[in-house]
Amino acid sequence: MKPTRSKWPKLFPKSDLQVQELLPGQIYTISDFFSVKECDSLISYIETNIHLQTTPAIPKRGEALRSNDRISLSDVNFADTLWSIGIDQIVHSTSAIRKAALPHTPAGLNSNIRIYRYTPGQKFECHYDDTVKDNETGMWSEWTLLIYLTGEEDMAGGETVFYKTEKKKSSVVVRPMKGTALLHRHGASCLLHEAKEVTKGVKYVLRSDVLVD
Ligand SMILES: O=C(O)CCC(=O)C(=O)O
Ligand SMILES: [Fe+2]
Repeated sequence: MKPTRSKWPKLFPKSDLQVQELLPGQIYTISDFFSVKECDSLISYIETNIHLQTTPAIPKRGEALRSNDRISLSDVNFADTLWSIGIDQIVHSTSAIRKAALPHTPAGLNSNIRIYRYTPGQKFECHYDDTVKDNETGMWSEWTLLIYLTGEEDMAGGETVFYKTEKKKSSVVVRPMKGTALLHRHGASCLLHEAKEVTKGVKYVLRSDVLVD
């Protein structure tokens, strides 16, 4: 993991966030978690300061095919900022998220921040997200946090699709919207999911995980 970076653009605390429940106890979205201006500043910060690496189109044995440009950074301060500007408030005010964590309590975000950029032809095939231990705090993760920095004005394709069963008969499709945050349960309760191929423009995503204490 690359060392801490500190000069992220300023992100503002949100007071009126609304949570949409797409699948109880499993998938939640929060529109306008970042403003358009925050998304654009983050993208220009990333493009100027962070070198993303293209993942090989040939996956390691047992891993899903993932083709995108990505980086994994360790940044406790940035994780704390994302938590305190609104994710904290969301997880604590959404009873299904609190209940799913029991007997533990959601307590922060993974300092492992990942940035993905998908250009046309790139995608992340079906997989499950594992529970991980945050190296900095020793806490375990329970939910994946994805924040889309681009949406339909910037791109086509790139939907995040969750399957209710392994046979993929029924799905929940999340179309990336600029500034929307998505929380989905992971580890033993993770649904099979994938990021569809981007067909036009650029999809940018920030990823962390909700940790429980
Ligand atoms: O890029 C997406 O829409 C999904 C990313 C994902 O599934 C992951 O980071 O595990
Ligand atoms: Fe995933």
